[in-house]
Amino acid sequence: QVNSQGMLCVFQDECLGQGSFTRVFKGTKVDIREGEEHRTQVLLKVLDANHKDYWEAFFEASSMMSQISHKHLLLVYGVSVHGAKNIMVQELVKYGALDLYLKRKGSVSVSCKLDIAKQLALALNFLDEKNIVHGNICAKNVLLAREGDPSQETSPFIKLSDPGIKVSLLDRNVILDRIPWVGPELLQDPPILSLDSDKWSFGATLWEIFNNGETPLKDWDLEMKRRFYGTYQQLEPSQWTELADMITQCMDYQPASRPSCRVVIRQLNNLITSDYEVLHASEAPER
Ligand SMILES: N#Cc1ccc(Nc2nc(N)cc(-n3ccc(CO)n3)n2)cc1
Repeated sequence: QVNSQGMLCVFQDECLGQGSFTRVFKGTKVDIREGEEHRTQVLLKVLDANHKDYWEAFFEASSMMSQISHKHLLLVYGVSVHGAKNIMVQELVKYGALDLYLKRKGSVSVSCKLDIAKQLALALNFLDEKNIVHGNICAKNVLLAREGDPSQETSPFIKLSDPGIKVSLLDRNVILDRIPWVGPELLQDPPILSLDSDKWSFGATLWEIFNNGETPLKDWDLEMKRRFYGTYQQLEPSQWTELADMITQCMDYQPASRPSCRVVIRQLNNLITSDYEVLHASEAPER
């Protein structure tokens, strides 16, 4: 496929996963500069052909991502519209989606989880300061560029993925199925998408991170999910009270009562410090 910027993309075969109305494939981007061929491994996110009417929203999502740059935001090279296919070309992030990674690893340390949570909070704070709503914060859209390896003293490094089709454009049943990540205010009529909605989703993502990538309300049907919000329920609280409190504060049914990104970052720093103290208490010299 060649697009306007002369970006040539070659598909590899295996499908790596899927989002709402999209499938993702590994691919190679070939740039020709000064007659030289430069090949880069990329991730190709293809909009399902039967959802072609979403292509403007698809295009919008990728242009939103390609207009801003931050170390914890996914790099989007561009969109290649070719024939019936709409393809978003993204940097290939080495370890893929966080939910699958956590499920696979099963034993990521608390300090790594806190580090990942803090990086996600920094990405949200960056978007918040630019008054940009992401609208689809969840562990599946957090990508792991580097593993945390305590023995090598390396910390994990994440990139927040594109939000995909704007949530307010989706059918009500698709929004219902995004419970508990989607803010309750999005199920009102009309749905109110605001920066506060991302804070709710951050809370649900924190829950995923500290539950080893477990899918919250897995296999619940739409009626049960609707009732989860209808009766103001909360996700299963963590034994770690400070963490449980933080998740509940983010998942406040009153959007305006949710903590600001600054408060979230400060609370995460407190958790990191208290985790560090607990972790190293045994090494503390006798006073
Ligand atoms: N085995 C394996 C493996 C799989 C994926 C990657 N990398 C990657 N890079 C991106 N830019 C986006 C994604 N996504 C995966 C699901 C979605 C849906 O949102 N995106 N994966 C690296 C290794």
